[in-house]
Amino acid sequence: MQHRNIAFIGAGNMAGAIVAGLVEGGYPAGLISVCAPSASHRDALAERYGVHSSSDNAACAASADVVVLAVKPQLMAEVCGALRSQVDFSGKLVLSIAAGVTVERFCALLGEQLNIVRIMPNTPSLVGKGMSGLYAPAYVSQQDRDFTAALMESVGKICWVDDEHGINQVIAAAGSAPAYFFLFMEAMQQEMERQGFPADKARLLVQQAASGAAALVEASPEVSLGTLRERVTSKGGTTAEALNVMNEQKLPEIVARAMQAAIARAQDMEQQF
Ligand SMILES: NC(=O)C1=CN([C@@H]2O[C@H](COP(=O)(O)OP(=O)(O)OC[C@H]3O[C@@H](n4cnc5c(N)ncnc54)[C@H](OP(=O)(O)O)[C@@H]3O)[C@@H](O)[C@H]2O)C=CC1
Ligand SMILES: O=C(O)[C@@H]1CCC=N1
Repeated sequence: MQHRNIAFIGAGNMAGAIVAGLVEGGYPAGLISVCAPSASHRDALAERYGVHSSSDNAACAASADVVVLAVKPQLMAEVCGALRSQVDFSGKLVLSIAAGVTVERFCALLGEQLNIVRIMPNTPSLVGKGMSGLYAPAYVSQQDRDFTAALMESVGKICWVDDEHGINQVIAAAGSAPAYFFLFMEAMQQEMERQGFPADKARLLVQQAASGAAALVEASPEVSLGTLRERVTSKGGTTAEALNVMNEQKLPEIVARAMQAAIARAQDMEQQF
């Protein structure tokens, strides 16, 4: 892929996961800067991955070709306001990974016809297993779309969405989703511990079952998820009993409601931030 100078504004969980995935995947660390007010997170990234670390957002952004906005949505207006007064964004590519901050809002914060792509990544980018949704307004060039796609493909898989609301749907299905699976696995581990298993063995059982299930899904693209489920579920057997409890407790409806709540929150944030 093409290599450009990238400044990450924000060095937290998600920026850190992308930086790690990029460098581990061969992106030149010397072309990456991470900026954050306190030294702890950014210096940890600098030490571990060899990227540059700074507390000066404007200086980093000014010398970069690509500026990745990776602060919390509620801080975005303040951070962009300070950047706008010191940095000329014309000629730069701006990438936002924030939930709930729209292209229209970024144009108001950083300048009309801002050259921006919104990305909705997730933390498995850290291990090259990320899933990112991408949205760009029509005027963004093919070259910048291709660069953004290649950047995020280097830490996982990507999916373009045609309209901006699609980013909120990607949040529900992928951005927030690792936390759903972690909650499920946590609950399983806790039950094994309650039954007397040591924590390390309980975790091993759960993590290997989860990663094996995910690997099987990936290896069987022609088989529906329902069929994979049925192949585990012997008539009159143990799995059927477990799934009965989940269905009685309306697990599918709970999942649907949770995803709808994530989308609704993203829409609220669009009004707030
Ligand atoms: N976490 C996730 O799974 C995902 C997060 N996102 C999005 O990523 C963004 C960041 O989230 P996340 O990484 O979880 O948040 P974190 O709280 O982990 O990181 C936020 C980072 O922003 C830095 N920061 C705070 N103020 C400033 C400032 N004035 N200038 C520069 N940097 C600043 C913090 O600095 P310091 O290190 O000093 O605390 C920290 O490094 C959010 O917009 C979120 O919506 C998107 C997809 C998934
Ligand atoms: O919880 C959040 O708002 C962010 C966006 C997706 C994952 N984390």
